[in-house]
Amino acid sequence: MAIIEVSGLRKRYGGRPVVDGVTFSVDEGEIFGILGPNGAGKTTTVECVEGLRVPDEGQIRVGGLDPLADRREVTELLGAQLQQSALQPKITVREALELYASFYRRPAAWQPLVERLGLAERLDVRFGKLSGGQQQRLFIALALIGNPRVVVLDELTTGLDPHGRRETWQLIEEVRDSGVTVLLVTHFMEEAQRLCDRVAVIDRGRVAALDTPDGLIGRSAASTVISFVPSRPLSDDELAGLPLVRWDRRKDDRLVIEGDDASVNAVIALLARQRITVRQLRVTDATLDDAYLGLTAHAKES
Ligand SMILES: Nc1ncnc2c1ncn2[C@@H]1O[C@H](COP(=O)(O)OP(=O)(O)OP(=O)(O)O)[C@@H](O)[C@H]1O
Repeated sequence: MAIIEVSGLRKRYGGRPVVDGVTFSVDEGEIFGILGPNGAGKTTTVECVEGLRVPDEGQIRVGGLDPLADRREVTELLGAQLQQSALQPKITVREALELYASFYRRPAAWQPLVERLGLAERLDVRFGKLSGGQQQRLFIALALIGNPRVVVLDELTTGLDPHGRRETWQLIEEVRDSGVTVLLVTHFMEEAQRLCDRVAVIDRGRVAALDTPDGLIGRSAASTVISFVPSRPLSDDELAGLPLVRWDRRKDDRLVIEGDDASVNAVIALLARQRITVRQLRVTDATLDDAYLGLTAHAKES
């Protein structure tokens, strides 16, 4: 059952299309990720879903309702994460929760919510004095306070340290496990791979791919990554003759080659033929990161 349906969404600014025919649907109960380079149109898309921007074309339904025409009902269904600037630094955690609860007809009891999010001890602390991770947890609490069926989280873990990020991932999984659908905009591939049931890669205003993280990895031409430091540099000419998808040179002369099983064998044969020895050889499965780079390769040049 789809809880969000977006079809043929278009939005232009100054005549330039920034969202150019985006179609996807989010099933109830899943974590659906939106990935893409800077400026790809991710925020514009989710803000249209939230009813914060007016599309030029296309249809959006949230729980069967139109975010613009049925604004009040959609607000009850869909919890949106606030922007950092939406909260005054001096407001306390308790005041923010009470204020946002007052916007809803059927707010969640915030006491269990703050317990679950580890904020119970911080109720009288001012927003500006919270750590980055605590601020993000407060944003999750405020997005959930109206008892929504779906929550939109945009770049929630940006700026958090690795511990804070992992803690937040766990919370997002708990939110999903409690029955709330999550629409997650992220720049972090590891985050999308770990959390998302399905991912839409948005590139230059269009959906470049939509699949499960494993599906996207499987679809990419490179299934395997081989990397090593050779005893002498391999030239582009030597590499160009092999069945490889792409390669890249990193610091310390490390060569990173993307390809498949045939590529591994071809590289090993070349090394043997040329009597080149290697250090720090690693052969790993491709990740969502590799698949994403393949899908959005132009973004590096632009
Ligand atoms: N209100 C606006 N007026 C004019 N241009 C806008 C407006 N909002 C967004 N844009 C432009 O539309 C494009 C897409 O922006 P959007 O914020 O949707 O991208 P994004 O994928 O979320 O990027 P990021 O990952 O950098 O947040 C950008 O080039 C941006 O500059």
